[in-house]
Amino acid sequence: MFRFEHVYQGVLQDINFTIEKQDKVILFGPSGAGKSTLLFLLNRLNDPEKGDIFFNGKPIEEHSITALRKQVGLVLQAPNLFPGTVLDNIKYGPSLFGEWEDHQGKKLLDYVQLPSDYLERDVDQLSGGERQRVSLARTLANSPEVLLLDEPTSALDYRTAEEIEEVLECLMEEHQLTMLMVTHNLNQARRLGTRGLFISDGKIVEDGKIPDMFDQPKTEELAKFLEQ
Ligand SMILES: Nc1ncnc2c1ncn2[C@@H]1O[C@H](COP(=O)(O)OP(=O)(O)OP(=O)(O)O)[C@@H](O)[C@H]1O
Repeated sequence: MFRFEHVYQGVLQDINFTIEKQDKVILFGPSGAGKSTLLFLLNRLNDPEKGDIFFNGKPIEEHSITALRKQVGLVLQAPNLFPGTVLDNIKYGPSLFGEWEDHQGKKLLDYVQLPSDYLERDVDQLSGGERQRVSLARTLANSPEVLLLDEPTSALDYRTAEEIEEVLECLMEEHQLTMLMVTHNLNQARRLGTRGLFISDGKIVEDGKIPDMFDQPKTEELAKFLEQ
């Protein structure tokens, strides 16, 4: 689905890996390692300075940006919802393509476990967890193939974070999505991920199965990181 060949961008140095359809990948590593930078390359919020990225077999820059961002949805730590109602937010993407139908609203809120009367709510009145659910619903409205998640629960309290995790787990299963998630929460990584990319100083130090790489790290660098 994604292939990186000798990619350099900012802190990232010679990044090489392939992500297959329906992989559930956790990007983790020390602060400033380049995790968000790497994630942003996947929906062209950044472009490589050097090297090639392929999406579905075609160089990423040959996909139109709108089509790419429809297929590759991004959910951030702090959801940047537009002013207006929940409905305004979730219909925005499909409306751009003339694809919105009103019956979709209830279904999308069902996916993220919010009641349908939330459609008319002003987003200013939502809690942090509800905002993150709306942000997920807005991304799902585009029927993406890939979900990029940049610390999606780190701004939430423990209980709300667990609820969002459950929503994510159901979504991955139901929509057969490919996932790349940045998280500092290694328990969350164990619960949601099947493959880990450990990044340090702009390099992929280990690429392996979860939980094996947490239980038996192959490098001293990962072992030290896990001890912290
Ligand atoms: N827009 C930018 N312009 C210049 N430097 C940047 C920019 N964005 C990030 N950087 C730098 O690139 C490096 C990697 O940042 P990045 O946000 O990718 O790290 P990260 O691994 O996601 O860190 P964290 O876990 O703290 O979010 C950092 O040194 C950061 O200061």
